Amino acid sequence: MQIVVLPGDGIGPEITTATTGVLRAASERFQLNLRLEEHAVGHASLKLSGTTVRPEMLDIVRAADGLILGPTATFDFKDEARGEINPSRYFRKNLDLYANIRPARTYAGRPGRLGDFDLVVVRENTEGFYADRNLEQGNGEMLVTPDVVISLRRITRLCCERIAHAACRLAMKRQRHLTIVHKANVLKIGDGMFLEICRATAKAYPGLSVDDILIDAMMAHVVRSPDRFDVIVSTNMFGDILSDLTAELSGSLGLGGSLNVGERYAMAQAAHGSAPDIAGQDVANPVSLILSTALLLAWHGEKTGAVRYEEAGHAIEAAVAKAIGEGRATRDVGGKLGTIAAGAAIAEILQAE
Ligand SMILES: NC(=O)C1=CN([C@@H]2O[C@H](COP(=O)(O)OP(=O)(O)OC[C@H]3O[C@@H](n4cnc5c(N)ncnc54)[C@H](O)[C@@H]3O)[C@@H](O)[C@H]2O)C=CC1
Ligand SMILES: CC(C)CC(=O)C(=O)O
Repeated sequence: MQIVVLPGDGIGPEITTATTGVLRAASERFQLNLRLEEHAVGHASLKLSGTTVRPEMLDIVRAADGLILGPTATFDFKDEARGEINPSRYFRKNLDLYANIRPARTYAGRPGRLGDFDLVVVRENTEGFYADRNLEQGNGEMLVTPDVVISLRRITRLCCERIAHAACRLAMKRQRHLTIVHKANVLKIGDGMFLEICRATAKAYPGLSVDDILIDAMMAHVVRSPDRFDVIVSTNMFGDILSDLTAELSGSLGLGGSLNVGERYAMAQAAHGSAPDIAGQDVANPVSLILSTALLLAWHGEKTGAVRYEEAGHAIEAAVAKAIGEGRATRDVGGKLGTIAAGAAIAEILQAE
């Protein structure tokens, strides 16, 4: 399996180093023959080649079997004409990675802030408020006058249908419960359509129970009783915000892994950003990117039928759970290890099993 690795900004290089260590251990144990190909992205790429993402990266990624994208300092990237492209958006859009799968769970020995739970947020990843600045291709922000900005949000039947199916398929493999999160009381047309399509789609999945909750009330419900949720589906921005909350409720934003998936490609990516406040200190939790990578291996296994990749993904998840349970983890989840040592502990557990 050929994997392109783009370390990114801030804590990106640190958590990527820890992650590739775990990947090498998994490759050895499960004989995966992983080939990792590293390239610059974000500020490092801007310095080297005048753009945060070199155009040839797209072909490089398309020719590979998977992509690991570290967090990037997207807030710094304001002007595409100066090469300041948002790498997340670039790959999500150009590879049509329409589903962002963001699991959050607590770990034995380290309960979450509010008791144990195990859920997955399925976030629509290609439209909503984040789609594109170019109105012809989607939506975005428009400066109407120097004092007035209009931010548009695109919701389409196609994107609602495909994210609804992705969420239903996942729920059928889990506890068979789907919660649709929306704001259809205010965004009556857009979220109204999203809600209606999700409900209609779910009817095609026998035994799947469905409910729906308004995004504002959801903030209370998920804090009050996160254990009542299984798979949660939402539009792009709501899913983005909600999944940071569920990661933090599980113990730390640094546990938030995610897989961006389309029909052909997948990109592992931590749910959080480049964390400049802790960058370069060897304190960031690498588990977010390690779990994202475990999802990537499992996805590849499912897609190609090579079961050992799925086994490797599950073994990485189990090794993460063991390391956290034993306190061999970073300080945000109660441990004392640095980023690199926390990754090494997971790699060691993986090799010893
Ligand atoms: N996918 C991406 O590349 C994303 C990039 N960003 C960008 O990241 C930059 C920083 O954004 P912030 O608002 O600071 O959000 P952030 O998600 O980077 O950090 C929020 C808080 O969580 C902590 N945190 C994040 N990851 C952690 C980890 N692995 N271990 C322990 N603690 C962790 C940080 O120290 C900080 O206190 C901005 O430029 C933003 O645009 C933000 C979100 C996603
Ligand atoms: C980096 C941005 C595109 C924000 C985002 O979508 C994310 O946090 O995943």
